Amino acid sequence: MGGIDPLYILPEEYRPKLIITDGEDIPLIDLLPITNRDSSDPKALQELADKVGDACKTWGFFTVINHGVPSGIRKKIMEVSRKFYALPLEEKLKVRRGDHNTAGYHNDEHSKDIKDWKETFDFYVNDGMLMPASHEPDDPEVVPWFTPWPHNFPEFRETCQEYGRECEKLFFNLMELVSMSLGLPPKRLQGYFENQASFARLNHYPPCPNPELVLGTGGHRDPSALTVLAQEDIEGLDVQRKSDKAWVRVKPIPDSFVINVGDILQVWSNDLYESVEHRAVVNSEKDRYSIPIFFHPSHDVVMKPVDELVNEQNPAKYPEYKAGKWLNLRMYNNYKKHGFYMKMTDFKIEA
Ligand SMILES: O=C(O)CCC(=O)C(=O)O
Ligand SMILES: [Fe+2]
Repeated sequence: MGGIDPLYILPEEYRPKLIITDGEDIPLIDLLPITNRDSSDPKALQELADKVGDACKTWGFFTVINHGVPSGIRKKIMEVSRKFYALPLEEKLKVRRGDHNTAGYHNDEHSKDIKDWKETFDFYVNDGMLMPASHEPDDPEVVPWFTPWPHNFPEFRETCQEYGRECEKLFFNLMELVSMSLGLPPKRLQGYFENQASFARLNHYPPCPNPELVLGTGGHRDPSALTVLAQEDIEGLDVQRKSDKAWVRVKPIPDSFVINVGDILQVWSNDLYESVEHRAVVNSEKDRYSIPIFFHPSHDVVMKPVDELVNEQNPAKYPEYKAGKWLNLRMYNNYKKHGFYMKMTDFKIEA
């Protein structure tokens, strides 16, 4: 990436300093009772759901082990990600994302209106799913969205697709636990993902000569229901602690996944669980790779607080919004530099 282009340099208040390093970390949750559900009793499942609920409420983030995703496929996707990023730029640009189809390679994301120090490749978990043709609320057109896969690299495509399928099983287990934690039937939210618009992102953060002036991924909240993130042993993910807004560095635990609440779950739970601000820092020596999957409902799902969770005392805090339009709007805004950063709370109904 060469010397530092001013486009990357953050205003003072957003620079990555003031990290809490007192050993505190986000909750660690062992998913064995659900990944091994045939030999678990229902009480163990409910206890697990309660732990997930507590973590969603207090942090909006947690780490999971015994999650059921085979370590082989995870190693393999990290390997093909490295191979992809080692290709010449002109090769990567052949699968550049388009204006209306957000998958593919890009190196111009603006998380908080400032350029991120990273390059990414996005792919759809359910390739070819229907999405709104534009973010405009009155435009009814829907079109299939496809991932532009690199030619002559079948191993890349196959590995990415298999990884998506394996993580999907983990995601559905997590959604069951989340539903139970909210007092809902375990499969209450599952139908919303029938034609899911979920996408995975291979993040590559190259070393930066001035890591204190930039962010790999600027502070943001995820537009998903839940995000499932794999990182390796090079740390870099910071989460904003809800109690005092301090940044806490998430310590990598081998073979674990970091899970976080996204905007959609914030709306479904009517703010009981919140989508929390997080960011990724870079360093001056080592390349860092991470892979989040943003699990997102089908485009035509009407996002609103779940009926069973609202009543006269606790009215809906959000208006209805189509899930596909929300994603389209967020993606459209993330890649432009135009003076504001969009959050779900901007849509809140005034109390
Ligand atoms: O790289 C990381 O650890 C976090 C990336 C992230 O938050 C994102 O891509 O949405
Ligand atoms: Fe994120």
